[in-house]
Amino acid sequence: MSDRQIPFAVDADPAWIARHPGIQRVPSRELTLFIARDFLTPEECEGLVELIDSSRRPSTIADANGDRYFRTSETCELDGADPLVATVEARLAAFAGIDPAHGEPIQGQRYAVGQEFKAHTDYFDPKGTDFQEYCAMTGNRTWTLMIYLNKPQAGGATRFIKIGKTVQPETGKLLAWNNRTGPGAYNPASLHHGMKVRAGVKHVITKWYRERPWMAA
Ligand SMILES: O=C(O)CCC(=O)C(=O)O
Ligand SMILES: [Fe+2]
Repeated sequence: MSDRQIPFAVDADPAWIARHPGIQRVPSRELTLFIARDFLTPEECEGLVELIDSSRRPSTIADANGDRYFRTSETCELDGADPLVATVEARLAAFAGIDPAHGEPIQGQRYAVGQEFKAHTDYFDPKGTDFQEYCAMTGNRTWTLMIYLNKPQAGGATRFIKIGKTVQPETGKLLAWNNRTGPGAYNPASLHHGMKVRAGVKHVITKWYRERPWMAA
């Protein structure tokens, strides 16, 4: 992928992503979902885990739904000025072909035993109470890029409920999916569940792109 001209744009071109070496496209008519193994090296993953562990705090959700166990993991934002984070940012942008100005800062997530993120979509519900706050400036989320930084001893898979696909965590494995079916149209088939870790610890990073440029307000 590195010696191809990167067609930076507002949205990703699935046909272009599909031509990255070693990429796998999950067969589904409902969801554009790619998997790329060994997207990061074990050393890079370890470095990111250390960054996450040093600044984690409880995760939150938009549109409070009354279930305090809906997302029980911990979260942090990663500092784009950190050289390792900057390297990863650049590789993700080159993968997606999306203008980096549309990216939120990378987030880290950590799940201990019993922690999970129940079934949700990454786009914000346009009818939800928090939509204005999260989306007025930057628009909604378009693509999700997520990387497993380790493989817990048991559990911690990501299950795409509507398309019946479960992805197992593996160190350095990237998942990328399109949360939309077109401009302003959000895809309910992107519903996914970060399942409970049963043994060990799970760390991931997530990179979300927006319809409009991201401005840290
Ligand atoms: O941890 C996972 O497997 C999924 C994480 C996720 O869906 C998210 O952070 O939005
Ligand atoms: Fe998610």
